[in-house]
Amino acid sequence: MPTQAFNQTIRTKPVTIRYGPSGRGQILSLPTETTSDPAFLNLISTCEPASFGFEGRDVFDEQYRKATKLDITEFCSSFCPYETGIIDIVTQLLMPSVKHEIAKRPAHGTEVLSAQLAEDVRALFVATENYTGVDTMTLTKIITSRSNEDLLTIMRAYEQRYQRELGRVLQQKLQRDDMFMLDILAQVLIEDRAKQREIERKIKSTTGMGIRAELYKLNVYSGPSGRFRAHVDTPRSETQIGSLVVCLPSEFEGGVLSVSHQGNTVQFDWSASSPGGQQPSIQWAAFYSDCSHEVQEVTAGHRITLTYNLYASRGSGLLAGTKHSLDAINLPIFRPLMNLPGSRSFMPSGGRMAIGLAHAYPYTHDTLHRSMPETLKGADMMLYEALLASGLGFEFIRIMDFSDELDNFEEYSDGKDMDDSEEDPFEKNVFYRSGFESMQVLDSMIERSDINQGLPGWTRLGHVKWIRRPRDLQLEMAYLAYGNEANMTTKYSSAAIIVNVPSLQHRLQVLDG
Ligand SMILES: O=C(O)CCC(=O)C(=O)O
Ligand SMILES: [Fe+2]
Repeated sequence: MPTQAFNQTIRTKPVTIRYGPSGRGQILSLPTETTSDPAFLNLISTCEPASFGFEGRDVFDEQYRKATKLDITEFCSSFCPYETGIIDIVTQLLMPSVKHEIAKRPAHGTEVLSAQLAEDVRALFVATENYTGVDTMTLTKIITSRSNEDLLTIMRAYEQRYQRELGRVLQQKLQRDDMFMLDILAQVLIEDRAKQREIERKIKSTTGMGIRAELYKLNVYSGPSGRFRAHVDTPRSETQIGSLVVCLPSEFEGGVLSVSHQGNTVQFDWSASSPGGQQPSIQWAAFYSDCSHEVQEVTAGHRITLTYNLYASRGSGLLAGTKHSLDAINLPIFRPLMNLPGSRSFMPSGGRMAIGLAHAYPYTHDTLHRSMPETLKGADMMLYEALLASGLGFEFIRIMDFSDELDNFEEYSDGKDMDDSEEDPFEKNVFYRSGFESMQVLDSMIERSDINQGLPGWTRLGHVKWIRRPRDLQLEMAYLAYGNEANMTTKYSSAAIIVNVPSLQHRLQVLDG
């Protein structure tokens, strides 16, 4: 239940409500003297009987709902649920299950091994590295009897401890008849990958979600018998996920809002709010569409609420690259970008242009990299949107400069034409990787690799036309480098977009045809 409905009291400035027919409009400021303020009494008498939806029809039945209302065309209110932060709160509270899932995920390498599993890891190592041959008995015993979850932990621990993959080791050492053990391990990895993907999908689909609140009605429940019996709100569209009720400051008794979900009920009693106090306060509650709710009898006074329909929508700063109201062709960068292909002087023989991102992003972070590219900011977001709309082929890359490491090597030459970049060390010594997938760097990878050939997964970038060099650096890896003495080396990378530019001939053909 706690995740199904929320409520809060907040202090606000007075709420102004304008209502009434054209030329005879009234202004009501709440809180006010509810027994004598003509603007208040007039509002009460201006409201019309409120119906409720029953079997697809609007029905009036005072036994079921005794209330009056104003439609949104009949009034304006200065109250804004965004301004008061209510929508932020509701949005954030909507996703506790996802947050919980992220929090539960152990970061690689931080799992604490039970004694049994640690012993398994050691036993597997001894069984495979045995001078007298592979001890298949032990291998079989462990691999066929442990749960998939344990096997996953064992594999990770094995790799961390011995700097090699258990699967690889077995592949090299097992006889054909024993290969079924590899199948078991492969199955464990496949399952784990599927699980990770599912979590990632969930994170992406929900972290990109915001809430849009649409004002629906102003309701008045008056004593002695105003009420609304238990009901579920009629969804106004597929994306409606709930309702928000905001109780304006006025004096009343009773009128408890009671919200139920799967046998659990919470009650919001807003009658005790102090409308006459120094600072007026607003009470609000938000609940999911599948909650049934009821306004209990108002015994005295007038209970005035604004109701909002809550819709799931794209929002919360994860807008880049998704379809929404931003139209890329109106962005200032779009025209120049689209004019480039027609320009005869711009990269006539085609090639690749690279543009460093203008802002900093935590794309090397274990989990935060997942929000790329949706969290791109400012000029980067505009560029990305414009590129999507332009139809040009592009990808995000991160680049690393290996100038320091390569200093000692012979002049780089891979036989490619380096004409207009011969003098550019930046170009010569830069390696890149596609996308923002995180990678783990093991010391053994560094030891084994010839730095001149790059690192596993990193490729020499080669000749690109830099439109703007990257501005930001993110810590990409830290490892022990062995020279005369071992020392810790840190490497930083930068994010960029690389765009494929067709040759001028090709471009003109496209423009013509
Ligand atoms: O005024 C309230 O507290 C709730 C009103 C309600 O449930 C509705 O209008 O559907
Ligand atoms: Fe309702």
